[in-house]
Amino acid sequence: MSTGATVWLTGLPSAGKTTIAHALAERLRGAGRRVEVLDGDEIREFLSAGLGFSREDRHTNVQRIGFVAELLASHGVLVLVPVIAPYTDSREAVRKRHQAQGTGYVEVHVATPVDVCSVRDVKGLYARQAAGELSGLTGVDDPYEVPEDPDLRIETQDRAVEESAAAVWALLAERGLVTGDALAREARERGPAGDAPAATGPQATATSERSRRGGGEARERGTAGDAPAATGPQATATSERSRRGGGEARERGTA
Ligand SMILES: Nc1ncnc2c1ncn2[C@@H]1O[C@H](COP(=O)(O)OS(=O)(=O)O)[C@@H](OP(=O)(O)O)[C@H]1O
Ligand SMILES: Nc1ncnc2c1ncn2[C@@H]1O[C@H](COP(=O)(O)OP(=O)(O)O)[C@@H](O)[C@H]1O
Repeated sequence: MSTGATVWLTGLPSAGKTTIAHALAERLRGAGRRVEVLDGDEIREFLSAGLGFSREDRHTNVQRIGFVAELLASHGVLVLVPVIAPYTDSREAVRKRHQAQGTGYVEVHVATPVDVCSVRDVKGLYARQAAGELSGLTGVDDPYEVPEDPDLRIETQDRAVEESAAAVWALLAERGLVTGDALAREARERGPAGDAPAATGPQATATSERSRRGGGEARERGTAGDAPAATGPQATATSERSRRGGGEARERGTA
């Protein structure tokens, strides 16, 4: 069985979380992986029906999603979670749940600035907030606690969606979460150099020294395979703790 993991895409409304998740999902499915996208809106219709946007309700929502994601990931699924998750303690609780179960977990901060998000305004929420029709909008009049040490930070402004998806793909390759058959199928479809331009551009920004070390070790282990994005400094695997998470999953025999 392939190694599953949860990839949590956190960021403001209209940052690009959902778009990146679906682009990446398509690419991963094309490479033969089992993928689920746990979309925030769908979850709120069913699993979290009745919850609002108070701090407490957002925390409950994020914990429920984290629980389901871990279950799926522990069975070899790559679970993509485009959910705002505005609070650090909520995100850390989900990470810890995964660590406790030895399941891989990757946090991607889709770090599109609020002024760009408010122009995109995919669902008209920023306009409604500005018109006084809505309050408690994340990043405007409700908190968004910026992840201090995400595994990857992506700025999407002026970048193609495929570049953003490629940056996440590169991280997964570095972590050994897409390997073997998937990399070979990807290489066949996109050519041996892949098409991960994000690796060479400034759009996917490495986040920490600790993270950089993690990426280096992954390459030394040979898990970077033929994913060229992993070799650039911009789309670099990041934190030591995540690297351990993925490794433990493999050691447990879930790979
Ligand atoms: N007040 C307020 N603040 C933030 N977001 C709001 C709000 N009201 C509705 N929405 C829409 O709800 C979508 C799902 O939110 P999430 O479940 O991802 O949020 S949370 O993690 O529970 O905070 C979220 O989806 P995305 O735009 O895809 O992020 C918003 O469009
Ligand atoms: N590089 C990029 N990555 C992701 N989305 C982008 C990018 N560039 C532009 N966009 C656009 O930004 C919007 C993001 O919307 P969405 O994915 O629904 O955001 P979120 O799920 O974070 O609320 C989409 O219209 C998408 O086409």
